[in-house]
Amino acid sequence: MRTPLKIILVGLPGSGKTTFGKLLAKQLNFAFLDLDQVIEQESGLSIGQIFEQDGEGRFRDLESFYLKKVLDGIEGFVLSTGGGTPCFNENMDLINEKGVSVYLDVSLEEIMRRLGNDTLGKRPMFSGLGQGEATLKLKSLLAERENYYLQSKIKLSGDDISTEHLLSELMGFFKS
Ligand SMILES: Nc1ncnc2c1ncn2[C@@H]1O[C@H](COP(=O)(O)OP(=O)(O)OP(=O)(O)O)[C@@H](O)[C@H]1O
Ligand SMILES: O=C(O)C1=C[C@@H](O)[C@@H](O)[C@H](O)C1
Ligand SMILES: [Mg+2]
Repeated sequence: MRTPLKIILVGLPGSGKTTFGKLLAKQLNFAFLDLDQVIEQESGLSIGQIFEQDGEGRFRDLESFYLKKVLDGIEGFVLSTGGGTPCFNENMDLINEKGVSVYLDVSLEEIMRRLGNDTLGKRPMFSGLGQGEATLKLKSLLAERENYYLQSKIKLSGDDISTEHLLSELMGFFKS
């Protein structure tokens, strides 16, 4: 396929969306956008504050609103979504209608290795959980979310592969 002008990265927290997205955007000379950051900048609140003050439902509404805004805006970007973005409202349909989605498929074991409990515990979805509970939570999130992630146009297996190799694998899809 030709290089798409709107590339949307999906996957679990810690799957490497930010790391890979920045490199991909640099390679293509595109803007790099992070949906969580867009929500924080536009609302003036941190993701944690939104969850605490108004609950997850309000966060999901804001997430869908700003997702649509980004997808309807400028062309030439790589968008890193939140881990839950594809799984709420009609977000995944919208993503696939407006751009090309790429799923970074990374095993739970690898994600736990990368993030560890300190980092996971700081996230609203995992706050207050110990190592064992966080692992179980991540496992149940993957079970709930995988069907959405698998609706992506392109799937890249992210275990044991450097970001540079992931980049050359993806660029292989964009040759023609
Ligand atoms: N290909 C890779 N191999 C090994 N480690 C990686 C790879 N890609 C990212 N990492 C590491 O994994 C951690 C999570 O990566 P990153 O922040 O890019 O994930 P993310 O999907 O953006 O997470 P979040 O959804 O929380 O924003 C970081 O410490 C990063 O350095
Ligand atoms: O996995 C999730 O549901 C989330 C991931 C984060 O990026 C944020 O979008 C938020 O904390 C929810
Ligand atoms: Mg990220």
